[in-house]
Amino acid sequence: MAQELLTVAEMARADALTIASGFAGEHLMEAAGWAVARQATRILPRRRVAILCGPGNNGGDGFVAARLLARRGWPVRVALLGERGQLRGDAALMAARWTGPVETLSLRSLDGCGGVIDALFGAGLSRPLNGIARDVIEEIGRRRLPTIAIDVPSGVDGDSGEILGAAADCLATVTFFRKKPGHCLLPGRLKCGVITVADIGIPDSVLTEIAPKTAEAMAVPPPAPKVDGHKYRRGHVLVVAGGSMTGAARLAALAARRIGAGLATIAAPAETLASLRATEPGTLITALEPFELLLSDPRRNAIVIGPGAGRSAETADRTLAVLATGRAAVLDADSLTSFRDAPNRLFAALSPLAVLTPHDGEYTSLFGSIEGSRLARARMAAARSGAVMLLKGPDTVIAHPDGRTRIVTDAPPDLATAGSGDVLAGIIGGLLAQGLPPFEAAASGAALHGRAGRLAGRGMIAEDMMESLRIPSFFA
Ligand SMILES: NC(=O)C1=CN([C@@H]2O[C@H](COP(=O)(O)OP(=O)(O)OC[C@H]3O[C@@H](n4cnc5c(N)ncnc54)[C@H](OP(=O)(O)O)[C@@H]3O)[C@@H](O)[C@H]2O)[C@@H](O)CC1
Ligand SMILES: [K+]
Repeated sequence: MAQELLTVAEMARADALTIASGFAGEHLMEAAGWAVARQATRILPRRRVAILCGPGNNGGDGFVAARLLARRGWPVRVALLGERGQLRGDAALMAARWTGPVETLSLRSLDGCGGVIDALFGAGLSRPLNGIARDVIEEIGRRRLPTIAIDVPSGVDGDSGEILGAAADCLATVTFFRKKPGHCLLPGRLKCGVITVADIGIPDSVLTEIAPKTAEAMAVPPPAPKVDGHKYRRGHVLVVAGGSMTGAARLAALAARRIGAGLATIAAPAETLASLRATEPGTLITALEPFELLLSDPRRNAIVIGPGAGRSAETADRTLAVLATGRAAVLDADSLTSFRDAPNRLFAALSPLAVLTPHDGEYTSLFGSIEGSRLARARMAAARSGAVMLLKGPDTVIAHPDGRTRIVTDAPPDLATAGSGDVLAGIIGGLLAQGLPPFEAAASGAALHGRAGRLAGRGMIAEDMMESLRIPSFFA
């Protein structure tokens, strides 16, 4: 099951639905503050804690945490941004239940403190931090104070992960019910530290009504081979290679086989066939031309084109021919950049049967600007092109033209190495060949690729991921 991610608006709706069902908002806030206090007792040094409360409900959670910590005998120092009399609703109630002193937020609020609870702004952040709020957040960094963020580090936009003004580098973040996209997207994710998701009484049943479209990408094991099956039932991946960089096609074909495709064929120009045949004996090698003949065998049910294909008019034409077969396809690298001067020619031929896997550079060559979060960009590109979009990066996003999105949260930075993208294209091709729908193949493929990289460990190269896919527990 994919772990849903709720936007700020969806989270407010979850809150409202829960309250409408008879669960009082104050109980949600008590539970939220309790989860924060508990995390503080676990990970903060047992020294005075500065609890920085903002003017909304995030601040209300802070007042609860202050009361519960003080009750346990922890020294706390509570500072408020704004006037106490301006607090509303549950936040005002929780401020009233706090009977200790409340000072006006200033840089001195951090004096004598060995830790911070950041309760300035959460889901209600509406503009960049400025004034004393920003000064204090920056001072936390200068003093290197271990900090726990309530819901999100103040300044991190819950929907986009963008930093509005400033945000502290937190040791931990305690959020509620479900994570938000901003916890998974860069740069916000890097500010959160260890994220815990606390159950505060919102029932899972609210999700039926909210129907969130975004989730974390989950690594789903490929279908188990059938006892009465044969290799063609496990699918046949065709990798269309170019004249140079045949290693890219080899990596893609190997990954497709390792992920469970029954067969993989590399189609390559005549002059490269002999050298390719001297490599992996289990990968089939065939001539690229005549291209129509190559595509005429319907058993080659998933096609990977782009890795090492070369940027050219020929690659563009071959890509269009691949799409015209109506088979599932992965379009990577040169099969994308070959359309840099005429992206609409590509878009006109695309459907959700195609998975496009651009990195930022390839993305720019098709869609122009790289403004906005990776989530927003992937969503826009999927809608514009009509295909499944996998926008590669440290926070890879997969988007379907119908608005569904998945974010990869478990990919190590070691994946930024030569050939890694070819392995990803091969994994997705292998999953497509085994019958997974393109959006699911892309999301699961990216998550499996991340897991393979993590298992390969520091110092890994693309080839090592093949070994990860061999570990018996990999698909467990
Ligand atoms: N949903 C749930 O289920 C639950 C949610 N809970 C908690 O509620 C939190 C959301 O609360 P919230 O909606 O009151 O918003 P919050 O983040 O406190 O800030 C709003 C205030 O800040 C102000 N403001 C904004 N930006 C600013 C800036 N840059 N500089 C200065 N001011 C700025 C803004 O002003 P305005 O934009 O109105 O002018 C408004 O006054 C959520 O994160 C979680 O912790 C839990 O209690 C349990 C259940
Ligand atoms: K916060």
